[in-house]
Amino acid sequence: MSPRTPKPLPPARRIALEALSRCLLSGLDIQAALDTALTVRPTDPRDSGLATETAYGYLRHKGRVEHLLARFLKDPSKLPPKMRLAMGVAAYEIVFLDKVPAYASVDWAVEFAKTKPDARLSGLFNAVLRRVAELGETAHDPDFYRKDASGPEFLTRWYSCPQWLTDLWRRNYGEEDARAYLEAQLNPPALGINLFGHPEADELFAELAALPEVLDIEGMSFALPPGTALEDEPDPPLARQSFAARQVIEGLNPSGWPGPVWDACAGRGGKTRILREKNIEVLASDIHRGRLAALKRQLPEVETFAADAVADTPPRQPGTVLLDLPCSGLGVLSRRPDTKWKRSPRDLDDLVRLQTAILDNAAAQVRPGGALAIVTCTLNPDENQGLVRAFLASHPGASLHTEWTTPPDSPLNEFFYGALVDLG
Ligand SMILES: C[S@@+](CC[C@H](N)C(=O)[O-])C[C@H]1O[C@@H](n2cnc3c(N)ncnc32)[C@H](O)[C@@H]1O
Repeated sequence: MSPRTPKPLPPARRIALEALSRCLLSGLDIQAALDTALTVRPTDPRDSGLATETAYGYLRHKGRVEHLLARFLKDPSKLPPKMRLAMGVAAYEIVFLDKVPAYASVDWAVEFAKTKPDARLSGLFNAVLRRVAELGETAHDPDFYRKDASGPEFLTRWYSCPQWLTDLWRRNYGEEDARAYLEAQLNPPALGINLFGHPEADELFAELAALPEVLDIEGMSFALPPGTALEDEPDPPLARQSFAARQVIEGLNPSGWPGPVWDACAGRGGKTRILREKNIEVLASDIHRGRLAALKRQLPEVETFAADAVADTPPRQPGTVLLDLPCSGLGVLSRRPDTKWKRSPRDLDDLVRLQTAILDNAAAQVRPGGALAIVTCTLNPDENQGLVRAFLASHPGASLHTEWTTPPDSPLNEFFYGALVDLG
């Protein structure tokens, strides 16, 4: 009898595995990896939806899933990385995706294992994933993860976070706030939508404002509950916009900033858009030309130029420099859950050095009486309060005007820090 040819992977799993492998094994951002995997072949919207949900959900819960698998595998590190990933994704589905029956997840993973050179692994996949399925509700019981664990080890397992990060948060923010941050990063972020520039903004505003599920409104920005999905990506001039990012800018009262504003790390223009909505004059630059091109598509009237904020001078002298700094992103893990598996404590020091150099150059460009508006999306005091305190210590004329942080109990699941510094 000839051996049966293994069944091909169902499309949603093929896309999720391709994207996760590029993200975790080759370093691509998860959204870029998914976009690439989804554009290679035409995909049914239900499959792309399931692939996206699986990829993000797996990244959020990877630590918890790996702990489960380690209970049933002698040495998980002996599995080839792609096999380990496939077993993890199937286990994630079994534990977290109610709409997928466990036998379907075991089935595709076993068939996948059969396509690999060491086809004996399919027996191992079958045995381990069946044991995971047998756990049922136990897989959601915190006590299961407490077994043989110290307090910090338990947090690492349950909240699916590397221990250096749980330690950093407990040490700096205390037990209660650290738990709030750990809980938030396990969930999706709130959906933020901004209407600025839309020809039918007034009608859309009235429609959105009437929705009972709206969490918050600020100017032309709306926050909808975490996990709210959009049928299609909004086209310009409608834009997705982190509502927590909007709050930090509002917290620094941009209408009072001396103008014009140089948005020196403008990226795709998320913050530029908020300033333009308030009719503030902005010069926007970034080191990344592709991002600036995207900004120009969204906000064609804004003056843009490529510039390295560590060294370059803008074409006109600004009254304020907005520095939405490159940072470790530890405050937006709900939106970019791959970050927690890619960052290391060493990156944090390198980032503080880069941020310090950007602040120093920006301060030298501002006209007398001007200001720096500093923003990060991280939960690391060295990149937030520590960075600003060190800047104030080395610039005797400068003083702290306002400081703002997202409250730990925010329903948005994203955390930003901001400071407005008067340069004197
Ligand atoms: C947090 S993101 C900015 C997000 C953007 N302001 C928004 O609201 O959409 C940080 C930006 O800093 C840029 N960046 C990193 N290093 C830089 C440098 N040396 N000079 C200028 N921009 C830099 C990155 O390309 C990235 O777009």
